[in-house]
Amino acid sequence: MSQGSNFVDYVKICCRSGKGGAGSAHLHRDVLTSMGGPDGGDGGRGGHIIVKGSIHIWTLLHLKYRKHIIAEDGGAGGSSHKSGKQGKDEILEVPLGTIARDAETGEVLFEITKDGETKILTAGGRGGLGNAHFKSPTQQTPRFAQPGEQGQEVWNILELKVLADVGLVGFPNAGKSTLLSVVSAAKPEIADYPFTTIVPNLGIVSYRGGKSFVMADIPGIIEGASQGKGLGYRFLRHIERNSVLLFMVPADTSRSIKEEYEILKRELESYNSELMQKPHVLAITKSDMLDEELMAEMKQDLPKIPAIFISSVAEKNILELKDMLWKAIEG
Ligand SMILES: Nc1nc2c(ncn2[C@@H]2O[C@H](COP(=O)(O)OP(=O)(O)OP(=O)(O)O)[C@@H](O)[C@H]2O)c(=O)[nH]1
Repeated sequence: MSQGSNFVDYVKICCRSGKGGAGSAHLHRDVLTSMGGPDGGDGGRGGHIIVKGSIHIWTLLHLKYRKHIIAEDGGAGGSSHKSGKQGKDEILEVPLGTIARDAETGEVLFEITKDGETKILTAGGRGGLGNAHFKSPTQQTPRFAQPGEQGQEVWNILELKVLADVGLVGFPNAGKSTLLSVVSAAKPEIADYPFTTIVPNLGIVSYRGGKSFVMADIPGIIEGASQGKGLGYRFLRHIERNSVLLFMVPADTSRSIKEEYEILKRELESYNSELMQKPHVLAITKSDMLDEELMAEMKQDLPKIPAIFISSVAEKNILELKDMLWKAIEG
């Protein structure tokens, strides 16, 4: 299966936050007073660069061509204690499951997991204090004020880990895309794009009683994927957090089902052994190709995990599979 070109799960961006506005060194003056006390206002804070989680976004595509993100500088303080205007914050909307890193050190700064959650990626400079703050018994008319703090310029990485409830694990041709197309009836239109165009390998599965869960097809897991061969390595990242792994082995596999499951398991394990702690479910796909006798024979030799024979094409045992997955998710 092909990865949609609109799906971007990694961007490197240069972020420049706003400089703080300078404090004012103004001295009060009116018709009666030619030179009064200090009344210089504070400078405004420079704009932050803020990252905000949104359930309506599934990709980092919109940031791919915005290499430089620049927030506005703060305004200078004015007379009569007037504060400078705050620099406008630059808000970057990102999908849930986005991780921010310092591009230089690779250090994880934070992760966005909730809709509407905001985190400051690059803080704007503080505004300088006006001269009114510096009045003292010995210094009645300070003619100085603080300059604004500089903004920061930093390279950051935003990286998306798809948060799915169920990750599909199987060799090419196992029938992952076909299952996904059968179970995820809902293909809502999001952000002007048909859902499936953005992330063709992610689907919302509607379940009994209005419940739903997210299923992600992780393409290209091949033998040796954990060593970085093929596409697999990059996409394995997306299942690290999936709560349930659905292993898919086609009924017409040349190996035994148990054997194929073991190979897939080893691949995942060598990538990240924590994946073995997740609940595993096994679907033997394309079971419409089996006769009763063969199926009975295969049932004798299955791995000791919840397993079910399905057919996406004949829509056999699909609801039962959903039940099994739901049980594992609720686990
Ligand atoms: N008979 C039968 N064929 C199926 C079934 N499900 C999928 N297939 C066929 O198996 C082939 C592979 O199916 P896909 O869904 O593309 O498999 P995949 O795992 O997504 O493969 P990749 O995209 O290569 O990772 C296609 O020709 C499907 O038509 C099924 O339930 N029964």
